Amino acid sequence: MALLALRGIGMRYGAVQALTGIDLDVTEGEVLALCGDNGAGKSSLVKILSGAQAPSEGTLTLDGDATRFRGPQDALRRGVATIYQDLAVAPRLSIWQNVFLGSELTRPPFGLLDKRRMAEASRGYLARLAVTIADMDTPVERLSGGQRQAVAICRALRWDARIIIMDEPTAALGVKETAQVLDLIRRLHAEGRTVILVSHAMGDVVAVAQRVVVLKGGRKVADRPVQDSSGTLEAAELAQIIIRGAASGIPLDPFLKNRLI
Ligand SMILES: Nc1ncnc2c1ncn2[C@@H]1O[C@H](COP(=O)(O)OP(=O)(O)OP(=O)(O)O)[C@@H](O)[C@H]1O
Repeated sequence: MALLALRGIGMRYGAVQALTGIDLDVTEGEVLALCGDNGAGKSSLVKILSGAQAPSEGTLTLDGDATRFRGPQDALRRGVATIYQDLAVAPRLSIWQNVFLGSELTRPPFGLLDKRRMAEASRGYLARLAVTIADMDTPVERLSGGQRQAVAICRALRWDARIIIMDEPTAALGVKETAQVLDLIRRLHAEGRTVILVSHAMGDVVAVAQRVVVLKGGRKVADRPVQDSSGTLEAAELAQIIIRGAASGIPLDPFLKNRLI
């Protein structure tokens, strides 16, 4: 049974039909990449999955139960955490404050913040991702881009999120930090978490995802494993699917291939 299942999802903004008839099964423990060109409908779908907006049509099933998220916090409580590239962390706050934002630990009898326990637990979450940072009081704005993503993921782990949606997590990062973030995704996968990766970076997608879903003009035009009996999906082939709208079987355009690999 799919952990999360969408059936006939549609999204309209006035006269704009942003999504039409989206059926999607998300299997527990997979890294699923959501791809598509600008305006394909990825953000609209992420907003629906994250509880930020309700679909105009269709149903969403979580663990077999028909579900309507009342907002992002409701989705988070039910195990779906979304990490937006720019809004992932509060830059001025420390690592532990970010990890425990909205779910702070307190100490009896006066309910004072239990800073030490939160700092220790934050270190523990980071260790699960194989990330070491010396001082948990460090404001997140002083961390590298890869470390910030790690802190944002720790917040999702704090909520014990089963599904972690990452929106363009490597878009603003250099080569080394991108590699770090891909490693974070692999570690989440190894922990059995489900990751939905929204990305324009096709190399990243084929490096970490097991399955790719491509949207075009608000419709799902491809849904296939990265690895199947015919081999591994290449970044250039994925680019062609995104541009043309479906696996065409046409040999790779050499121009595209040279530019994308
Ligand atoms: N709030 C809105 N009001 C009106 N139209 C919208 C709104 N949000 C999105 N759209 C339209 O819906 C379509 C899908 O947009 P969406 O942002 O979901 O695509 P996307 O794949 O995330 O694109 P990008 O990669 O550029 O963010 C586009 O035509 C867009 O202009």
